[in-house]
Amino acid sequence: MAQYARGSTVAVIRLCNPPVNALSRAVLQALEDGLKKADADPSVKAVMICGENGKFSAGADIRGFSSPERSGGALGPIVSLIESSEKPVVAAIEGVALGGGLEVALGCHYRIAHMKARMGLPEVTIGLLPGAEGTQRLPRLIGVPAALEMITTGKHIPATEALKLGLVDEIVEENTIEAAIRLANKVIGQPLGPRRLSLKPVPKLPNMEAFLDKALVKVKKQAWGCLAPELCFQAVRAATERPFAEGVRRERELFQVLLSSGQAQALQYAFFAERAVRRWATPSGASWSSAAPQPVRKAAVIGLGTMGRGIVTCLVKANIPLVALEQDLENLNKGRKAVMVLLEREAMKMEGGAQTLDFHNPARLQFTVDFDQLRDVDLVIEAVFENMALKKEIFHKLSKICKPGALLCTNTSALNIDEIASATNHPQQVIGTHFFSPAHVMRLLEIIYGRHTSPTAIATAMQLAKALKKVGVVVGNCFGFVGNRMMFPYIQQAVFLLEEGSRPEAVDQVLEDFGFKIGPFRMSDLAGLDVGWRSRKDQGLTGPSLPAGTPARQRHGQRYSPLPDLLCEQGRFGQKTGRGWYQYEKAGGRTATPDPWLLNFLSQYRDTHGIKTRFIDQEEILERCLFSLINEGFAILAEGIASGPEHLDVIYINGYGWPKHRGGPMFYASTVGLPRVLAKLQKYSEAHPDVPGLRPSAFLKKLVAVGNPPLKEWMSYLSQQSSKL
Ligand SMILES: CC(C)(COP(=O)(O)OP(=O)(O)OC[C@H]1O[C@@H](n2cnc3c(N)ncnc32)[C@H](O)[C@@H]1OP(=O)(O)O)[C@@H](O)C(=O)NCCC(=O)NCCSC(=O)C[C@@H](O)CCCCCCCCCCCCC(=O)O
Repeated sequence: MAQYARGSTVAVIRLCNPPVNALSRAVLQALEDGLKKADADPSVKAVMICGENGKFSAGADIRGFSSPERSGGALGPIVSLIESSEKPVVAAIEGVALGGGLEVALGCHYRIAHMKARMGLPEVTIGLLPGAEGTQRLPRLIGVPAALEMITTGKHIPATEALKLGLVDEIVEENTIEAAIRLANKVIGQPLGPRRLSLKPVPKLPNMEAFLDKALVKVKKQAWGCLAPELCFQAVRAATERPFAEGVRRERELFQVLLSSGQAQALQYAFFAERAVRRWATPSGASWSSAAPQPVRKAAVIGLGTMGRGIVTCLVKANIPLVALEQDLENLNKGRKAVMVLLEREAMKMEGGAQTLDFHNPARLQFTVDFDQLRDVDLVIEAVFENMALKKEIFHKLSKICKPGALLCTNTSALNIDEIASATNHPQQVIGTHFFSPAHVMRLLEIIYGRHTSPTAIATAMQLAKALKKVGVVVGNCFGFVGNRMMFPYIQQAVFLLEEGSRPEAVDQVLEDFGFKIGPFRMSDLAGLDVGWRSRKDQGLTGPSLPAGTPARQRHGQRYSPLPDLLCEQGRFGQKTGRGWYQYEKAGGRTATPDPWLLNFLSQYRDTHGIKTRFIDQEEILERCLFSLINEGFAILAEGIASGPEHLDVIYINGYGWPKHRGGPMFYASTVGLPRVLAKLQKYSEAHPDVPGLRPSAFLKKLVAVGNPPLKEWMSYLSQQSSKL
């Protein structure tokens, strides 16, 4: 847990808890024992603390925060113990020093880091604040502005930046441990008072109050309903106003508030969920543990529309040589220009500027209209628009042209992967890769396996997600897959609520107050109402193929709202046309304002269809939208489309703007309590018997019947009982 070794003068304490040397109770105990041993041994003149396996420490053991014996509690006193040592203590930082790991280093009198090391106080990202005196020591060392930035954002900083900030005393390219021992020997006998951060004053700013007031406004704006950033801010403010010991007391109080908040639990669940989904499995028994990815040395993207451009940008950023293909020269040139603009922008954002992205070299990024150029690629991502016939035509061509082992990916948000694969001779190599717009920004990659998709293809797509710095989530093939399938009932409820008497801005407000970055109507205006309209026409739900005599508000015996179709028929496609559910300052405008035309239109629509307008309160808006989405989630789990609730939650957090501090829809359902979710769905379903999305799923009912088990046990009920569902 921590190994103690004594050299001639320097004692070495090595934190040892693979894979990241998290500070569990046992590690902390061993660290304390090592410090006491070194203190008691007169031949030891200095101490060096480092971590096993080239990593200092990723901080307190996060799992410990939800266990009855919390692991982090003893850390603050140990950091104090390090600092008060009469023998110099040097931290040798390799790999990462994060959270409590960095706080340990801040207790040391000297810090030396490898130039590839990263440091940070990311507690805010898991709903906490640095609780081992870090909020009090860091501002004393690097000043309030830099400390506030690190603590309220949780960003990791590279060693070079840490050196500039004064966070470390030295960086080295070679052996950090040897350099730290040399430093420890060098400083033996030097006064330690000036090296004890708790004794230093917080560096003054000429306008501290004004600076803090402005900083608070920024923190609140970025927090988006999340508590931790503001409490982090308050802890740093305490460092500017109070002596060290009082600041520490304040830090502990604030830490307690966060620890007992549901938000910390949700964010920590999200942290582990994101890691859990890497261990993918399919119902047929394929899994991450046995499947190996194949290398992707060269890739191709077909289609340079909005999605294709973003995907090309991702691949270039991941340093994968690439062929970008369009159907004709006009579209190719348009696409090439747009890609270049995106890449220039991305290069500006990256450290080192444009040189870091090699996109002017045709050997790395080639634009073509010639399918023959795809002969030697290892992977193709088709990103043309959502049209089955077109996609099948392309896959048929790819199957003939590409080399036998090439992975054939389709970027689709709903279409049937098996049908697309049927156009090829290699269905085992066909897989869905559903990117989210803008593809070079959004973290989610939904990876959809079809009936014939091989485990190697899934492993390769997961490996690609990692290379693109995305979160890959493996799901099964059904209409809309996981994300959009859960979104359909949510949007449907939002529109039904308008029919019944609500307004777009009222529905959006409720969901934005809940924490969504953008409500359903603003989102629909942003994405373009024509996208769904085209899909509904393809499904025969509206448009010329709709059989004559179909009731306006019913399809296949179920309730249907033609409202979005009627808006499209008026040319109201959303932001792009300057009108949609809202009005905008111009076509392509971004500022949504309520549109009196729409209110009038809704009122006439209700009159036409004999709908009595009623007042709908916030609770009903929230419950009908969220619980119908969650209900679909239970159906998805029961069908084996996703292998656990974590998958659904990771998809929603990373692709649909679900507030991370609420842990994802399924985690949220578990915090609301499944009996309550069920009771509400039953109530709404009774009121709207023609809406299947409100009819409680059999799996949800089952879980309530077995006593509302914790989320991590849900799937076990399914495997035992699925045949009876
Ligand atoms: C470190 C990483 C950057 C590594 O990333 P990489 O991609 O390489 O690898 P993975 O992310 O896949 O990680 C590998 C593996 O390790 C697991 N893991 C990583 N970090 C931790 C961790 N800190 N704890 C536990 N496990 C960890 C990860 O889950 C993977 O395993 P898996 O099986 O899931 O695949 C990256 O991992 C990363 O960013 N890690 C998190 C870093 C972080 O957030 N650190 C901060 C931790 S919180 C902390 O340090 C708090 C401190 O400030 C101390 C607080 C002291 C509290 C004192 C409070 C006193 C007052 C209250 C008293 C209460 C008393 C009472 O109530 O009883």
